[in-house]
Amino acid sequence: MGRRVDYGEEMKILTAAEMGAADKRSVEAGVPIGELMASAGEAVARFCLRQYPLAARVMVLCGKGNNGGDGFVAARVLAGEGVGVRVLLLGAEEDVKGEAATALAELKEATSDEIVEELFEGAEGLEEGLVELLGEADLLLDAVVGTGFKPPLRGLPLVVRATLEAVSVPVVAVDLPSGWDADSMAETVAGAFRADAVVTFTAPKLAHVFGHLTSAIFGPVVVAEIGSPEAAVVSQTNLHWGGAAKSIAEKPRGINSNKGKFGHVLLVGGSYGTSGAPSMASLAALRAGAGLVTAAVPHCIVEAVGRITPELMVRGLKQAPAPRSGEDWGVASPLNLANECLEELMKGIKVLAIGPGLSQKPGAPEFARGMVRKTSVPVVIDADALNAFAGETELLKAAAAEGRPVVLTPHPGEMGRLAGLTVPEVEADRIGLARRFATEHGVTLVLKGWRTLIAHPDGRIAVNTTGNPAMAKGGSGDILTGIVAAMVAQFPDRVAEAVEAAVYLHGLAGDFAAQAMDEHTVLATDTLAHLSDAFRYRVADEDGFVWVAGLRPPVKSVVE
Ligand SMILES: NC(=O)C1=CN([C@@H]2O[C@H](COP(=O)(O)OP(=O)(O)OC[C@H]3O[C@@H](n4cnc5c(N)ncnc54)[C@H](O)[C@@H]3O)[C@@H](O)[C@H]2O)[C@@H](O)CC1
Ligand SMILES: [K+]
Repeated sequence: MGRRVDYGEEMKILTAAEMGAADKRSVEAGVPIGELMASAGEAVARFCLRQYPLAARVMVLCGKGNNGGDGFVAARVLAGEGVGVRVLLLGAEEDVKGEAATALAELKEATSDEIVEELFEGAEGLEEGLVELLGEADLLLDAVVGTGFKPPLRGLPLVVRATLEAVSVPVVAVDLPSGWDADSMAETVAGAFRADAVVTFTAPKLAHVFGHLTSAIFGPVVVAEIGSPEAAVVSQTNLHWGGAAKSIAEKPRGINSNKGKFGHVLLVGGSYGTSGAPSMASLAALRAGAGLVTAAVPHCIVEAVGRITPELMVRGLKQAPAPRSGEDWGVASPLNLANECLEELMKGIKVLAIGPGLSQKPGAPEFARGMVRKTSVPVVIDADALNAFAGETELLKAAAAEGRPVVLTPHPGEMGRLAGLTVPEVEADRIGLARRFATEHGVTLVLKGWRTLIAHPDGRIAVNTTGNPAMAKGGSGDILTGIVAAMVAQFPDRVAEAVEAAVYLHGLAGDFAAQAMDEHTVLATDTLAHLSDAFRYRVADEDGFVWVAGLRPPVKSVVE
């Protein structure tokens, strides 16, 4: 095994071509393909031994290319561990070339000639025979095609895919589920092999991270280090894996600590009828470790917000009258921007988080813009406060130009309003748009959704790999805002990592909640109830696998 990858490290996300280039550079740097293949196959075998310790009969499905080569190595290692292994080669042995041929020869030398069976297209009774063969196994390894696959799937692999559907044996995919385009970011992938877990190598490819197939896989998607030198791994899309920043969440609080060390968050938001949003955001800020949290909300909801938890301090904001009727409609007024009010409000505050439940009624947007303009602390802008800057994003740029962190947390609708685009336009180029907006305005942009992106002012983009559809519910965003604010308050000098860690922890807490409950029934506040699990979770495991997706499930028994 090569260098152990730890979750505290950066991990790049690659296209298939970039992975090919990485392999080429690795070879140039003196690491031969055969060595990479040996490490890859060994990693797959180790993964199987650990995740499926009771699998006594393992069937390895191998293609004729290097993906199949990984399969031959895995088969040899598993056999060496006493596992009953059979290899089904999709084609003739004589068509296996290069390093894969070497791996095949080594397999046969270490075991026996009978271990490998050749399959041929059109052979009589092929499908029925395959269903029977596959059904006898405790575990299947899919080493049919990997990054060398060009869609659509043809020939024998097509037959094998169909027979896989007819048996219920778990499948571990080598590098990628066969038939899965490594560069696909598509919502649905027609024609890929089914898989229960995936072991990929060196770095996740786009499909491992963005491909919606990931969410359909029960087991984990892990990355194994196989010895590619770090300098060989280059990502032109400049994407990295957001989980890396979790290390800061694990930083213990110093023994000689006091609440002053962990920052005072001011959460500004709420309006008549939306006391829940600032309440949840404030509670989340407390739970995520802020030293102190004050919520500033319109007077009419002070009591309601205060009830969320006694640790929260609450202040009342003056309320704006409706323009024509003069009726008090329970939204924050620009009168709160008067110097003496603001001074009082901002005393000791380390981070301002503004927006949850604020309302877009006249008065509130002006108040939000004024708060950002007239304060000097790091600011987290969400929800209606983001809408207040639609068409006026120059003001955000000006705030960031003062040298203080400006963090925006839009969902695609809010992003669209900010950037003057429709939601489909936002979704069509999330990466490009997030990068442009963040660099042009000098802000940290958290573009929420499936695989939330964190775009930094310098153009770097982290992709979050936690979270699930249980979180697609009202209140999720408010909770995230609170966690982001708390992390920035605790790590004011490491804002980029603080924001990435916040997004990561929030999604992970949601993953724990969905596991403990059901993805239909989880509420945003249930997510918060699992934040401790998220803080305590360690991604890198003792075997050096790095988990791209999927909570580490209990080691699974396949022989009930
Ligand atoms: N290049 C390297 O340095 C390393 C590559 N490794 C493995 O090698 C894989 C890539 O190997 P290759 O480039 O040989 O390619 P693959 O083995 O992924 O695919 C090539 C094989 O797939 C078949 N194929 C391609 N498209 C198909 C289609 N549409 N329908 C049916 N069959 C199709 C080809 O006929 C050929 O037999 C990786 O996924 C990884 O598993 C690892 O061994 C580590 C080192
Ligand atoms: K595969």
